[in-house]
Amino acid sequence: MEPQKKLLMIVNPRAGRSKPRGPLYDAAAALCDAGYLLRIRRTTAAGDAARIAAQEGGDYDTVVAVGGDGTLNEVISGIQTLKTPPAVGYLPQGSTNDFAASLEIPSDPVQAAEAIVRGQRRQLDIGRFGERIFVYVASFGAFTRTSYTASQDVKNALGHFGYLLESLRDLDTLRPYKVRITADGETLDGEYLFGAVANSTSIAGMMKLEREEVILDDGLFELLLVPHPQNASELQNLIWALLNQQYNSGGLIFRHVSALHVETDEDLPWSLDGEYEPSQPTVDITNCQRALTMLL
Ligand SMILES: Nc1ncnc2c1ncn2[C@@H]1O[C@H](COP(=O)(O)OP(=O)(O)OP(=O)(O)O)[C@@H](O)[C@H]1O
Repeated sequence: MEPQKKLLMIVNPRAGRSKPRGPLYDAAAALCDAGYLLRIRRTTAAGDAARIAAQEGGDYDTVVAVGGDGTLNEVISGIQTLKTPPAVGYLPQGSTNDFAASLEIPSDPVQAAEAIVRGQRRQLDIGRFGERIFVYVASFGAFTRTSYTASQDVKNALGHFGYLLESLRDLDTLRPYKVRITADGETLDGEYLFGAVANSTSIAGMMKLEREEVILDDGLFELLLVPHPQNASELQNLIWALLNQQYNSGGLIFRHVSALHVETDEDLPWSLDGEYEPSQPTVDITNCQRALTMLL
């Protein structure tokens, strides 16, 4: 008899709206029926998922993150510390699930579990941000504060709408950041309202990139910079380009790049997969091509 495959499920019970637990039970049962020996670990605080993944993930064939993008980030950060990282599955339970949308992972846990059972492996790029890991986006500026200032309760109660509400409040605090970016040798010195380094077709719950533009294992990120408009007509062009998702026009800067060096004299808070990352005067962002194996 073949040895039983071992699966570790790391669950953030606080993620997402107060979702019924029934479908998660059904998903766990489907994984057991498929022959997996299953262990379920629940997090009790931020940081738990990364610690559990790093300490215990090496004993499993598959580690499944159950929660939002923050939980997925922690699980992947944890297993990346292992010599041979196990494959990762994802049962999205968050309020926005940008990355799940990009990967077309079903929000129904049973359907998502079926994808894990099918066991089709897909290699994906992830990002290194200084010492940290991001799975699909590192961003700064407008709309970035949103995902972590929206309290968990607001996010849980209002879901995506909560996000948008907080974004509108953010417009008050819209401000340019003076940043020097070197992206694959090109210098992009300027004042930006927003910047994102991403490997996803969906960013901040509202920006969508064309699937043809975003290849998830090409060793390249998509870099999007929104410059500070200097007059009403520049502003109008920017708004038109953003609303129409024409990221190559209206003064927007859009590139495919593998490594960036970012310098600033300002207090520039970042968001990594929707979680707060404090400002750093300089940071190196690099693409780790095909470093992640996901079951999709
Ligand atoms: N038991 C817990 N109690 C409180 N916070 C937790 C717990 N477990 C994990 N966390 C933290 O909760 C934060 C949010 O988690 P996560 O992103 O998974 O859910 P979400 O915010 O609902 O989803 P999304 O980011 O997709 O909208 C993360 O920073 C995570 O570390």
